[in-house]
Amino acid sequence: MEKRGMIDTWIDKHRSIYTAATRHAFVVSIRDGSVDISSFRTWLGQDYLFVRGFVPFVANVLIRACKDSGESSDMEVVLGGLASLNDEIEWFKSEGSKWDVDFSTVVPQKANQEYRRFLDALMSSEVKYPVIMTAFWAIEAVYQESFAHCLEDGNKTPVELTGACHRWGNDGFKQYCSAVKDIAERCLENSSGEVLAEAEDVLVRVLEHEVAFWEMSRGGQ
Ligand SMILES: Cc1ncc(CO)c(N)n1
Repeated sequence: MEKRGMIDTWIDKHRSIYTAATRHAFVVSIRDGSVDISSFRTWLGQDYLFVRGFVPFVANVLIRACKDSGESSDMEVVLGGLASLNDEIEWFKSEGSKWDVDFSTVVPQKANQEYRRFLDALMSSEVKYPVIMTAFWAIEAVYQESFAHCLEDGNKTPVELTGACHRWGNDGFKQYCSAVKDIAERCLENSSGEVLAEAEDVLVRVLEHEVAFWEMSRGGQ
């Protein structure tokens, strides 16, 4: 049995927003096969831009893992995540040609810009390591939980969308998220009440940004 830590406690406390982020109508529509392809194209273009902006954030997490962590293995976990973003960008490019989405003409929507600004603020040296790790875990975990749901038993996910689902719904990504969660939990165990309050707040804000991000897909394009 895994030990229950702060993150599980917070997820229970904020269950409705967690569910909103991990079982959004867009994700559910992929799973049940009713997805509107124009929604998928919108999400694809917006997420490509998001991921490009996520690279400097993860690079910053990596630097903090080298400087502020007492454990040398933290750096290895984050480095693995950064390396997989390299593949991810290539995957987006091939998916862009497959769905005829020209990324050079995609304009970041408001939810995307706001999420990006939030990530930029988290890159400040004032933000404590446990807070950054909690945010990092939540960002990755929402995609893992969402896309794994599209691959679970009984899914009617269209075959041409299974590539996207496997990207974040595969077992390796699940284990990576679990390793990031362990790092966050270890850091939170030794944190002051003030840092804990900040980490909880940041966790909820990530979930809100994720919901708003999924919402963009409703607009179509
Ligand atoms: C909006 C968003 N959240 C999380 C991830 C996971 O990396 C992603 N690609 N996009």
